Amino acid sequence: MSDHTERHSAAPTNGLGRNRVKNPLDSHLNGLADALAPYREQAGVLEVWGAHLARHLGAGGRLLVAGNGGSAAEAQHLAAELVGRLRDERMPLSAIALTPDSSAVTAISNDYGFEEVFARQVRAHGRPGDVLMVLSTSGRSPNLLAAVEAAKEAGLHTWALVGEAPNPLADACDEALCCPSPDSQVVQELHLVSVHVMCEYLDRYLLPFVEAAQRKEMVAV
Ligand SMILES: O=C(CO)[C@@H](O)[C@H](O)[C@H](O)[C@H](O)COP(=O)(O)O
Ligand SMILES: [Zn+2]
Repeated sequence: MSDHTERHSAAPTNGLGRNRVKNPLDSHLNGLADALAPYREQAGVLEVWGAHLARHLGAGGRLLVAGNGGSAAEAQHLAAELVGRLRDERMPLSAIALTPDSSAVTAISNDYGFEEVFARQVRAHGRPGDVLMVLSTSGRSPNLLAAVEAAKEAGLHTWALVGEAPNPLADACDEALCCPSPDSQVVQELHLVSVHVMCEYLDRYLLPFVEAAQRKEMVAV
């Protein structure tokens, strides 16, 4: 057994319950594997969210989505799945990530402070009935908490995709999926799974919702 694969069952923990093996690959995969079963128990909300978005976005509504760092990339990833497509051809859906516009991000941060960077965009783009989704591993980023506050004032639904409960964002939002790992990287990976699964559900529900809405319009004419 090489140094890399040598097992250290009695080694001191790194705080993440990862004291079973020494090398980063096994350590990371063990952390991910440990989180999967408890994640699965909580991930049923993804079908509810996917169906909600199918109905709302299919009728011309909007999703706003925000996060910091790796979660900013995830927010943009989600918006791209919706404005573009996941797999099968479908109508473009309105989803705006609040992170990629460097002019807006720098102007708002410079003029109002970084805490306002998402909140001001929520006030600008959000309409009653829209959804704000925030992604955070800690669940305590002040700019996301401010965005949730602004969204509530503007009549948006607020959803949190976060790390372990309890955390302030999960408490502040209408609904939350708390990914159960003490490791923020594992949480980010479960967030990506969540984004993809939610989009799968959205695609499954979109056509029936759009067809039902069209039938209603025909009856009304
Ligand atoms: O991707 C990573 C760590 O994996 C970092 O960029 C991380 O996203 C940043 O430190 C964020 O600022 C953390 O914010 P949050 O997830 O606690 O809201
Ligand atoms: Zn990361």
